[in-house]
Amino acid sequence: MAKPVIEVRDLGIEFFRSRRRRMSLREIVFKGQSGATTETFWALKNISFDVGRGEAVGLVGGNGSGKSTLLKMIAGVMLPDEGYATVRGKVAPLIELTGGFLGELTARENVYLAAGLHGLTKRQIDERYDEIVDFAGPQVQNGMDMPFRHFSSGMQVRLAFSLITTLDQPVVLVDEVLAVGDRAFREKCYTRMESMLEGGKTLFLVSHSEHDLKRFADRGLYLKTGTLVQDGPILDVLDRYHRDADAGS
Ligand SMILES: Nc1ncnc2c1ncn2[C@@H]1O[C@H](COP(=O)(O)OP(=O)(O)OP(=O)(O)O)[C@@H](O)[C@H]1O
Repeated sequence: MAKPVIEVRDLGIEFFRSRRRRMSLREIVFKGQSGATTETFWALKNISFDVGRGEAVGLVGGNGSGKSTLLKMIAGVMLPDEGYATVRGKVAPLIELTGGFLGELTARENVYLAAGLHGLTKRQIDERYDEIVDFAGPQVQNGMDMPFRHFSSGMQVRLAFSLITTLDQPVVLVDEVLAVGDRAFREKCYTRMESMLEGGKTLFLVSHSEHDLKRFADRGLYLKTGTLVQDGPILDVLDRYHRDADAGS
């Protein structure tokens, strides 16, 4: 049997809460404490699942349930404290609005830097440059020599999506970022995502949009305060998620 493209086993990550607690005047005067606690919590715990080649998985869960953190660990930009997330093949992650671009560099420099970090040679980037910029649209095209920080959030996500999906990596991770693009661009992105799926790519999508999840994902993973509570057909997962939301849990 073919090995899974994404293999996650017993994965967990612990964060500091860095909460400041209220202090009495007595404590401040006599103990001189800053009030910062070192309390920690598990943002994800005991997460295990496999994703096969060509699967489209939607990650569902309320705010703060751990969706973005899980995606970052699959992308390899954050390391777990327990267990592991292994990806067979390269990953194209669109997990932050800026796509990891640097604000002080021009948009053009960022394309070369980011594509280079994903393993493309200068010549390969030269060949794909026009395609990347054309897909991102005329506003982006006209601003390629501007510092990236001057791009609007919509322009940033246009360029990042265009670049990431042009890299042609077998695994594509998309966080909520597409919501920033305007309607016309979102439709263009959806069409591209559909053709990537037809081409056999593996898609991992985080979204609060039921419409998007139903359109792209066959399978759903439901995270609830850092625990994977359901892994099954997307319609069943959405059903349970909505029932929980209606019940206020
Ligand atoms: N670097 C960090 N340090 C401390 N806590 C963090 C860090 N990153 C995330 N968290 C916390 O971990 C939990 C999960 O966050 P995460 O961003 O993964 O949730 P999410 O499901 O993507 O939420 P949303 O739907 O609101 O985007 C939250 O309680 C968040 O505050």
